Amino acid sequence: MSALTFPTNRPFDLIAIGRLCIDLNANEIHRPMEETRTFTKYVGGSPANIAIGAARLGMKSGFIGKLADDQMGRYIEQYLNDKSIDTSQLSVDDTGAVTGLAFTEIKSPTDCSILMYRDNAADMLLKPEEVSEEYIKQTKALLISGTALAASPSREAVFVALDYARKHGVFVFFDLDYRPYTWKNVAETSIYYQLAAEKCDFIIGTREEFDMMEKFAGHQADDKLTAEKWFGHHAQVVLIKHGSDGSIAYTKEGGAYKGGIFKTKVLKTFGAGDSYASAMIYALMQGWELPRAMEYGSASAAIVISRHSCSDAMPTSEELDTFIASAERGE
Ligand SMILES: Nc1ncnc2c1ncn2[C@@H]1O[C@H](COP(=O)(O)OP(=O)(O)O)[C@@H](O)[C@H]1O
Ligand SMILES: O=C(O)C[C@@H](O)[C@H](O)C(=O)COP(=O)(O)O
Repeated sequence: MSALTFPTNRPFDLIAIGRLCIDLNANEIHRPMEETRTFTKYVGGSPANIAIGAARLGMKSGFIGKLADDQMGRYIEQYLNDKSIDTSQLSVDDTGAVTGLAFTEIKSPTDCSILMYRDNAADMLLKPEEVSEEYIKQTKALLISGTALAASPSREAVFVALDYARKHGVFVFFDLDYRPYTWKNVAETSIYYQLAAEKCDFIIGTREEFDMMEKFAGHQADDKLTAEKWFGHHAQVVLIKHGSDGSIAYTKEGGAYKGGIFKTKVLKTFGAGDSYASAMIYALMQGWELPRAMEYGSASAAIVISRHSCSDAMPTSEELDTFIASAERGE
């Protein structure tokens, strides 16, 4: 396929919308949460991680979201400012909502889990009127993330952002980012995922995430069938991630590209998807062909899963180039 095209002459490369949270990653690894006493605090939330990863690679990034009016909210804003991510479109909650927390348990390199504290999380309170059309028309690409669709008003805020993006020719990436505990039921999840996916140019998710979206599709889980459904709407690329088995991307023109993995010393499994997305988006926006962009994403994932955090661990392009030059490819 030829490289994807993005609008030019816009001040922002990538604007993300959705969740800004805190990750508390267990310091005492290889033991269950019940026995863990100390955690290290990082900025987290899937779209935040992707924006941070993109900024680390030199992209001009911005964020649309809602922060809690608490110490954690202020910490997040300061962190984004330090990383040169534009925070002008972050609003602050005035209802007493809190910052979402993700406590992570690292039992082994293959057995990790996340314990989320998200009752009354401020990020879900972003309102449609807090999304600026003027802001969205200044970016080449918009990243939306599925969790923000789980409830009103952030659901409507994302749909408003999608409408502005379509109106102004902004390229839209959709990371499915399905977190079951934020949703009420399967039908609602599947329907809203589909309504959003119809408006997006590039859809990325794990096989399990696509399975959720296709709950009522009436066909067996099949990557090619999954992809084809979206080419009748706006999608140009559908990418399905398969963990340590790599990934596969289908293009509207009929191409299929398998993405491999890099061997790495896995510390924890989470963060793979966000780092993959950020580096792949960066690479695509440099004008690279899809297979090379997928390789860049997979290298970033291999680096991040060998480190303790997600956001702080995002690599620079120099780190990625050095890694790719010497790393061993997986099966
Ligand atoms: N054990 C692993 N070793 C090397 N790379 C991995 C491993 N697990 C995942 N990756 C890389 O990260 C990408 C995304 O991982 P995946 O687990 O599918 O996403 P998510 O973190 O969103 O669930 C994979 O396509 C692969 O490139
Ligand atoms: O998304 C969250 O709220 C938590 C993340 O910050 C977390 O570290 C994580 O789960 C990363 O997700 P992944 O990249 O999809 O593995």
